[in-house]
Amino acid sequence: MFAARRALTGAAQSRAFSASTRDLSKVTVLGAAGGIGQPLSLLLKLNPRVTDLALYDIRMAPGVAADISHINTKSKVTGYDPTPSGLAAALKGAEIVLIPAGVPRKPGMTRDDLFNTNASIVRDLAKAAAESAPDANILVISNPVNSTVPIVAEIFKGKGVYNPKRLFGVTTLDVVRASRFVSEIKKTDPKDENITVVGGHSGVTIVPLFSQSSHPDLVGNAELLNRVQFGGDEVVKAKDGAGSATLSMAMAGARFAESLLRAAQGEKGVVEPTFVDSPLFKDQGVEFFASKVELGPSGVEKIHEIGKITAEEQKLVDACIADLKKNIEKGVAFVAQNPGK
Ligand SMILES: NC(=O)C1=CN([C@@H]2O[C@H](COP(=O)(O)OP(=O)(O)OC[C@H]3O[C@@H](n4cnc5c(N)ncnc54)[C@H](O)[C@@H]3O)[C@@H](O)[C@H]2O)C=CC1
Ligand SMILES: O=C([O-])CC(=O)C(=O)O
Repeated sequence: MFAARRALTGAAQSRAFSASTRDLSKVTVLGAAGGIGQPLSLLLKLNPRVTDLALYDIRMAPGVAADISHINTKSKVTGYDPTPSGLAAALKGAEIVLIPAGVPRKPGMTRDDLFNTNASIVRDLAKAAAESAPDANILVISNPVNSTVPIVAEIFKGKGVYNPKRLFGVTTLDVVRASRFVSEIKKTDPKDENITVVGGHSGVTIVPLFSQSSHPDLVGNAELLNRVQFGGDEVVKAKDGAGSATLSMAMAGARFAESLLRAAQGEKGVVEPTFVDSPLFKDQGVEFFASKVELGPSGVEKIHEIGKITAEEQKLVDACIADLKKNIEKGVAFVAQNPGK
C-alpha cells in the first residue's frame, strides 16, 4: 500500500482509503525469534492492517514464521534465512520495520551496559534497512534506545537516505506502564488512563507528566515516579537472569505499529509519545527527544511541545536532558569511530 498509495492523490486517495485500507502493508520484524520478537510477530499476525509479515533473525525465523503462518488471519507470513540476501528480501517493500534484535539486560546491568553488544547489531541492521527499505518507518526497540536511535540516524545519513520523519524510538512501554501503575493507585480502568511520558527510555530520562493527566495530585509521588522510571528493572529482577520485559513490550510495539498504520491509512489525530529527531531541545544540543507526536502518512506529522508542567516536573526534565545528551552523543560517536563494513 505504501508505494501504491503514494502514487495516488486527492479524491483518488480518499476513495482508496475508504474502499480498502488493507492492501499491501508489509511489516518486517528484525529479531523475530527473540523474547519480544515472537509475541510481537504473533500480535502483528492478528492485526488485519498487516497483509505481509516478514520475519528475520540470525536464528529460527523460518520456524517462527511456519508456526505463526498457521493462524487463520489473511496476512502472508514469510521467514527469511540469516543471510544478506535473506535480510534484503525481508526488508524490501516494507512500510514498517520493527527492530527488537539484540541482547537484553541481566540483574545489575543498566541499559547502557548493553551498548557494546547492541550498537553494532543495530548499526548493521540499519545499513541493510537503508539499502533495501530506505522509505520505511523504522521502529527501534533494541536498547539502549537513547543511543540506538541516533545510530540508525547516522547510518541513514551516511547513505544519504535519512528522513527524520520516519525514525522512531519505541517508548510506548513507558506510557503503558505509567497508565497501568496510575490505575492501580487510583482504582480506575487502565484503558481510561493515558499518561504522557517524555524524554528518553532509561532511568531518569523517563519523565511522566502527571500534571497533564486527570490526577495532577500524583506529581511528587516519589514511589510512583520511581516505578515508572525503573519499571524495566522490576521485570529484569523478577526474571532473575532470563531477560527483561518481552510480553508487555510486544504489546507496546504492536500498539505503536498499529498507531502508525492507522495514521498511514488516513486516520487523523493519532498521537503517541515517541523518541524522535526533535526540535524541542536542539538549542541545548539534544537532537532526539520523546514527546507526544502526531502520526500521519509521512510518519511524524507534528511534534507537540511539552506544554505546561510543574516546577518539580521541570527539574525532572532538566535531569533527563543532561543524561540524554550523553546517550545520544555516545551513539553518534560510535558510528563515527566504528563505521562498519
Ligand atoms: N524499547 C523498549 O521499551 C524495550 C526494549 N527492549 C530491548 O529489546 C531487545 C531485545 O530483547 P529480547 O527480545 O528480550 O531479547 P532476546 O535475546 O530474547 O531476543 C533478541 C533476538 O535478536 C536476535 N538477534 C541478535 N542479533 C541479531 C541480528 N544481527 N539480526 C537479527 N536478529 C538478531 C537474537 O537471535 C534473538 O532472537 C533488548 O535490547 C532489550 O533491552 C526490551 C524491552 C523493552
Ligand atoms: O528494562 C529493560 O532492560 C528492558 C526495557 O527497556 C524495559 O522493560 O523498559
